[in-house]
Amino acid sequence: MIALSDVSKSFVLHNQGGARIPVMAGAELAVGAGECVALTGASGAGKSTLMRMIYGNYLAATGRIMVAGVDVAKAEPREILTLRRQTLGYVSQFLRVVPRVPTREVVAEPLLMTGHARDEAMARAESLLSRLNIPEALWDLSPTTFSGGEQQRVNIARGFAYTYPAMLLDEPTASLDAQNRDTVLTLIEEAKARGAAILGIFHDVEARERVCDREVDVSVFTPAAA
Ligand SMILES: Nc1ncnc2c1ncn2[C@@H]1O[C@H](COP(=O)(O)OP(=O)(O)OP(=O)(O)O)[C@@H](O)[C@H]1O
Repeated sequence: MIALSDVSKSFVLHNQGGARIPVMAGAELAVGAGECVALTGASGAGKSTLMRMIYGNYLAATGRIMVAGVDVAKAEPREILTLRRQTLGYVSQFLRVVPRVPTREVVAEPLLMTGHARDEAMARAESLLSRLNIPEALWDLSPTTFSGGEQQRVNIARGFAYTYPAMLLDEPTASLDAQNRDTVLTLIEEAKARGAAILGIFHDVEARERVCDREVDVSVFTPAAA
């Protein structure tokens, strides 16, 4: 589902005389359906950079980044947007809040955008919001004013609303209490059970051990000169 071969990346610092910093070379990685793979490696090793290249936020210098048959390294922006809507989910700790959109709609949106019936989308949104302990009194309000933890849980509900075949998770359990953390890990297990290919960054070792099948240490892809 997700397969990388010979991926490399350098950053060019235009405000520092065009200095070129190689951060990754020869990255290889494969994540199959129903599998969860953790990216590991010290801070600065390139975990986030790799995830951003797979999501199409950063352009790879070389190599192939195949996600469900699409090479993200070469795809047109429109193809990447379609891939993000239908195939590749991304869940970070942070919600990008759109003012005035009620929480229930924020969570249901990925389902509505993929043609699901409104009743079905709302029912799924409500089920996720209650599993993640967002009080019902908040469902019709915009999450703009919610606490950091509430926004994080709304974002997770949104990320798991649609059944993406592939998912990128960036520290999905960071700063959650034990009960909500357990719910998120259960959501990951459910996604694996329905065949999702999942790649994630988990600093939480216990979480990683519970849901991940394998680890890939990205520091082996750090160029010697970097
Ligand atoms: N936009 C950017 N411009 C320049 N350098 C960058 C940029 N993004 C990342 N880097 C550099 O690339 C390297 C890898 O960073 P990255 O954020 O991918 O590491 P990480 O493994 O995710 O670290 P952490 O665990 O601390 O989040 C670092 O040396 C970082 O300084």
